[in-house]
Amino acid sequence: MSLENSPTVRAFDAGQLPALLKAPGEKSHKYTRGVLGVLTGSEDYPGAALMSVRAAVNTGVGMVRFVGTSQLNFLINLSVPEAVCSTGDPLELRVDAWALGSGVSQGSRLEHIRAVLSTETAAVGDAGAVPLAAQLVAGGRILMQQHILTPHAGELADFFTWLLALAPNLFDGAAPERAEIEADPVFWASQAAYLSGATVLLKGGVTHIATSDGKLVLTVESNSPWLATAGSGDTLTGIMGALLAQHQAHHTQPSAPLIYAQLAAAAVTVHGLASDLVHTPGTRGPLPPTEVAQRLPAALAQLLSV
Ligand SMILES: NC(=O)C1=CN([C@@H]2O[C@H](COP(=O)(O)OP(=O)(O)OC[C@H]3O[C@@H](n4cnc5c(N)ncnc54)[C@H](OP(=O)(O)O)[C@@H]3O)[C@@H](O)[C@H]2O)[C@@H](O)CC1
Ligand SMILES: Nc1ncnc2c1ncn2[C@@H]1O[C@H](COP(=O)(O)OP(=O)(O)O)[C@@H](O)[C@H]1O
Repeated sequence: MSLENSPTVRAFDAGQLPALLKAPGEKSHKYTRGVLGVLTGSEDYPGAALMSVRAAVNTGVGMVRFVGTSQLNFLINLSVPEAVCSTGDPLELRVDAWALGSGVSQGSRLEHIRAVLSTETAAVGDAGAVPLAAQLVAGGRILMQQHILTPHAGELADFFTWLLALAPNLFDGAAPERAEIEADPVFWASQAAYLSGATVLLKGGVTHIATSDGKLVLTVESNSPWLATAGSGDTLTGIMGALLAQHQAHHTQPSAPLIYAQLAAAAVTVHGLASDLVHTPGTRGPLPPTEVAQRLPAALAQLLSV
């Protein structure tokens, strides 16, 4: 099984950003502004939790509910006191969307992510969530357009390796190497979307976002290459989770596949705009992810004032 026709490829139109972002109104309260559940970070990678949660809070969601171990929760409470922390079963929490997987590579947190990805609740699935998505798809589960997977090329290669190891009949061909994915990102992102049913955002210098039916790929290519640094992806997970939760809080039914691809592209664009605000206009230089996250409120304010 594979996608027969090449997808249409289109650059994301940043003019659509104001319509995709939700500013609060007089009657808003935190629960109408979107509640984002966050299941990122681990004892090995606590920084990924801190960066994704900080980014989500600074993107302006109504509430971040972080699910961690007591050690991770302690760190989050110290560094991002806005986030509400808990241990226990994530399925018992009322959230509009999830941010999953950054900095989670093993252990019981993966089982929690698997449980969340098995529901229809909207979710951004990064890093450790990507092979889990492949395992679920190989087991017969179809993901949905409101599930947004965000692999880099290495993680997308792992996705296909898992998929074809567990369900060789799902795809007509061999699992690609990382270099093959980098050579044809449109093809591989759209195949992954078509096979999984999820929206697939392939990270890189140019971001390629395939709609869940595999028919369209949106591109974003304006971001500074200085974003190529560890922790940028964790930050993007938080931004995207926040935009997704805000959207879902206003929509009880899943929106069209294009909307989720546009939300993902909006997150990449907001990330780029915040990074542009780190330096004097017209100049470029190092972009430590925590510095970028600090500019998110200014970036959002700029976009919402248009
Ligand atoms: N403070 C924190 O908590 C932070 C936590 N973080 C978290 O860390 C986790 C791991 O991140 P990661 O994406 O790099 O995954 P990892 O499995 O290591 O590699 C996967 C791919 O990379 C490649 N590769 C590796 N080394 C290479 C090299 N030297 N030169 C070239 N290629 C190399 C390798 O390719 P291969 O060579 O195997 O083909 C493979 O495809 C992730 O969950 C993230 O959220 C970070 O965001 C930062 C801060
Ligand atoms: N050359 C580049 N130009 C612009 N952005 C880039 C470039 N390379 C990587 N990025 C961005 O940096 C981030 C890297 O994500 P990822 O590899 O998952 O990092 P990590 O897991 O270490 O946080 C992504 O948001 C990606 O789009």
